[in-house]
Amino acid sequence: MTTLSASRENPPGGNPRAGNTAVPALLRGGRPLAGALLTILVLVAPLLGLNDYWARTVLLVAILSLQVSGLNIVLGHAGELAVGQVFLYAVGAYVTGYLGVSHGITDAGVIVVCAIACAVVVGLITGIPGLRLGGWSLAMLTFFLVLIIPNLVKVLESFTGGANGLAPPVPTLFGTPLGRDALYMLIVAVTAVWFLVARNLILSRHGNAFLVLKQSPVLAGSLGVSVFRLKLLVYVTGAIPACLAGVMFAWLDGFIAPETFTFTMALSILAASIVGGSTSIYGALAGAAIVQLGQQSFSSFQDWQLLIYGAFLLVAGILLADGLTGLVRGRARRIVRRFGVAAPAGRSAAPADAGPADLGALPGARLRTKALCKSFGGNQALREVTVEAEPGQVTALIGPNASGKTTLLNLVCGFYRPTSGTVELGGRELGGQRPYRIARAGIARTFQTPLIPSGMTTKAFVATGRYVSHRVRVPAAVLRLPAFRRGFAADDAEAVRLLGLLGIADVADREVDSLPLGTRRLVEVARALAARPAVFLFDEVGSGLDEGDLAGLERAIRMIRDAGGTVVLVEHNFPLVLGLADRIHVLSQGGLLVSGTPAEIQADPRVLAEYTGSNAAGKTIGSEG
Ligand SMILES: Nc1ncnc2c1ncn2[C@@H]1O[C@H](COP(=O)(O)OP(=O)(O)OP(=O)(O)O)[C@@H](O)[C@H]1O
Repeated sequence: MTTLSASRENPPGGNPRAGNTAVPALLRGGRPLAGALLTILVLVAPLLGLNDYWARTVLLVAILSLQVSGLNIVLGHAGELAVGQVFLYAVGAYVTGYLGVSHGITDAGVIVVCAIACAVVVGLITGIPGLRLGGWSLAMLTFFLVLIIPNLVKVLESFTGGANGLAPPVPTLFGTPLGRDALYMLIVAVTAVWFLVARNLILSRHGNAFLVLKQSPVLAGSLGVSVFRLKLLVYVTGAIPACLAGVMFAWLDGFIAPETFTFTMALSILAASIVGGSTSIYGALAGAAIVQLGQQSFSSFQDWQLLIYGAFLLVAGILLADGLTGLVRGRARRIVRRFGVAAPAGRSAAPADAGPADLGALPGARLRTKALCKSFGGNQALREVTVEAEPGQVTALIGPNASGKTTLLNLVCGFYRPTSGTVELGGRELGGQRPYRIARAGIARTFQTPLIPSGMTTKAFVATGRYVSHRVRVPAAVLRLPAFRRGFAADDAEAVRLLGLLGIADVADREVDSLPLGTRRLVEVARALAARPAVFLFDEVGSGLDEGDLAGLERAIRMIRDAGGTVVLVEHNFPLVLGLADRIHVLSQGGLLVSGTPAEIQADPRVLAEYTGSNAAGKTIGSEG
């Protein structure tokens, strides 16, 4: 096995998503030493003679980058459009002003803690309805939040000072008022700490779960992840830096007025996110620097800013899909490929002697559908289907196109609700449960079109199968506690081991979305295996696989069966089905045509007639070529 060497390549605390080259790892935040050196340099810059103008510019970039970082987490990493950073920025600023002016609280530590608490509360209050309603609701709601800032400031005049604004007192640290240099260092330090937190979160299994969510909430649900809770976690996390930015701004300017928090600011945050690269951790800094310097460099910028941002968003959206960092990363990859530093792309053979012992016992359970029906409007996709799949067996579900096979899997997984009928797992009815609960009950699946996120290595994707079953809490990931390190090492080792059992250990460090279709299907099998479920639903997992891949797949399915797992195989590849299945159910036009052993099904003229539409006496399935 290659687990030890793999762990050395990406040690815990390093970059679990590192690609197969050093350069992309650097651009993704995989080199903390470089970040630490840069931070120290910026931190001590005033002592090296940084003048007031540039010191203020650095702080404005830091403040904008915090807001952009919040947007990047929500939009770039998790795919949720939420444009309310300006609202949270205003909350942070007014909390600072209110605590200072009304209560005389100036301690920087206390204010930061209060601002984080407010970010969480506001995030929950606005996020829960926005996310519950689904669709564009969150985008609309957060857009609305930005628009109502002036009205809210007016209504809450006794707290906000209304149109007259608020002038928060100079912040203090341990009772000492902060002078120019000390305030500069504090703002840079808070920004640096936030980026460290963001990096640790993104480069953890939680960050990988965000990417899964971005790719497909269906995939996230099938991994046992509560999509709503994960979206809420992402949204609240993104609220924190925006609120902190407001605190920093209040300290820097010493005056807060409603005119600061405009829709144009929301556009500038979006522009900085796009130009820096919304999927990059440090792209927020690059994007903020470009937008801030652009604003300062052109005296007439204020008059033209809406037009400029509009044109900029249009052009950057078309030309810079992943921002400047994406551009640089792409170039770096090309250079690395050209000079042959990339990991080899060859295929390793699955160990020929691999068996169920390598997998360990699986907790198989009987899956049973009872008179299951599903209608889509007038289209009855499934009619009274009663089938069973036993542990330690491969149960195949075959039938011509549109006969209802995938619909049945979707009903079992909870993606569709049955019109009538029930699904039982181990004698317990699953009816009406959400997909993530069904996944947690022990059902894992692959998809007809593999759902593969971008931006992570194959082994990291396989390890997402363990996200729920082997929990590591967010604080442990952010603080890189031993629980995170142990979890990461175990995830890594198990993912590489499972890929090895399927004969594709060599792709463990490749970017998973760069793999060919056949390999993706095998990777999905490994991901399902990582969850160690009772039931495996494989939806056309053999299609598009070459001979080598098919052999690996067959061996894996036999291993799962022999280890006690319940396998349901939806497949058009008859030789594969006949070779693997213990029992076959044939669906036709949404109904169950016949069930039997492979020999019985092969000999049944009704089955051949169903496939060929002809009178098939004397022929058998699989013999017709
Ligand atoms: N979400 C949906 N909305 C409307 N109709 C649907 C939906 N999902 C499936 N159907 C319909 O249900 C029927 C069965 O489709 P299903 O995908 O289950 O067939 P299948 O046997 O898996 O086909 P294939 O082998 O081509 O994948 C089809 O008529 C299909 O159009």
